[in-house]
Amino acid sequence: MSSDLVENVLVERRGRVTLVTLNRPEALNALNLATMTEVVAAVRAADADPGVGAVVLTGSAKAFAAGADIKEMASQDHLQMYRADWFRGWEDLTRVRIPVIAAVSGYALGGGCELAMMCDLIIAAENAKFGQPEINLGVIPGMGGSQRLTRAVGKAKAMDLVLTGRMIDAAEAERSGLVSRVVPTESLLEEALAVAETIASKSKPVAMMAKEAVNTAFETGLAQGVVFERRLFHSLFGTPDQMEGMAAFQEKRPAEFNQG
Ligand SMILES: CC(C)(O)CC(=O)SCCNC(=O)CCNC(=O)[C@H](O)C(C)(C)COP(=O)(O)OP(=O)(O)OC[C@H]1O[C@@H](n2cnc3c(N)ncnc32)[C@H](O)[C@@H]1OP(=O)(O)O
Repeated sequence: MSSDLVENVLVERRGRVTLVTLNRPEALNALNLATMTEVVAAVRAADADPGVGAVVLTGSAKAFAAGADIKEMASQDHLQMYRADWFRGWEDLTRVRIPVIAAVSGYALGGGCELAMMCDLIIAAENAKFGQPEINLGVIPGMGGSQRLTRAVGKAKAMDLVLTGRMIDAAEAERSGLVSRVVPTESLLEEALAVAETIASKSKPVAMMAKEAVNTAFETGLAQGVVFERRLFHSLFGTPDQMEGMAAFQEKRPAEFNQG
């Protein structure tokens, strides 16, 4: 296990998984621009590393992230926001090709909830609290929340959360389809790393294509998405991992996939 502390983020290697931990406890991991740069750089480095098959992004027990850094944003004016295209950098996280898991304990509010939703799946601790409270600050979500939350939980629940600013607990988040699983708070990291390791043990190119196919459902219409999926599926019949996976099934043995 190697580890590297950048200013606001701790990056560790755990087997075939990169663990990225937000590290601004004094501000409940509020997401300032420096944190954005460091998180995106860490996840992109993991994506480029042939030995890494998945990333886990987490925060502290009290807060995954309590939102964008209000103190950093408060004094900006319209033209400064527009010129800097404030928050655009976070979109780079959604372009990485290996699966990224958000392991959420405590608060995931505003930009924190939006950051979790940029990941491919969210595993929540029982103490997790999600919300889009921007309306209480006189703004609306600005890191994709109104779009990704609506796709994840549907219009009714998204309107409720965005218009009232209320928080939901892990159980409601799971019922709503926002999170994949809820686990005991004390075992969150262990569970998230185990899921990540399971994903990393699969064929890496196949996991990347599976991610791309599911994401296409978010971004295109049904007919286009189904054709895209079928074309990816066909292309896998040119890979050793398809041959290995199907041979292993017939020979009643575990498959040994290429993870590079
Ligand atoms: C990205 C967009 C465009 O979508 C917008 C956003 O994300 S806007 C931000 C949305 N988030 C919020 O509105 C949540 C703000 N935080 C809180 O409401 C509370 O901190 C809390 C309910 C999460 C926790 O309350 P409590 O336990 O009482 O802790 P605090 O004393 O409030 O906080 C400790 C410390 O952290 C600082 N803090 C917390 N959140 C932020 C933040 N989003 N930005 C900057 N700083 C934050 C808080 O100010 C405290 O520090 P000190 O002031 O004591 O130095």
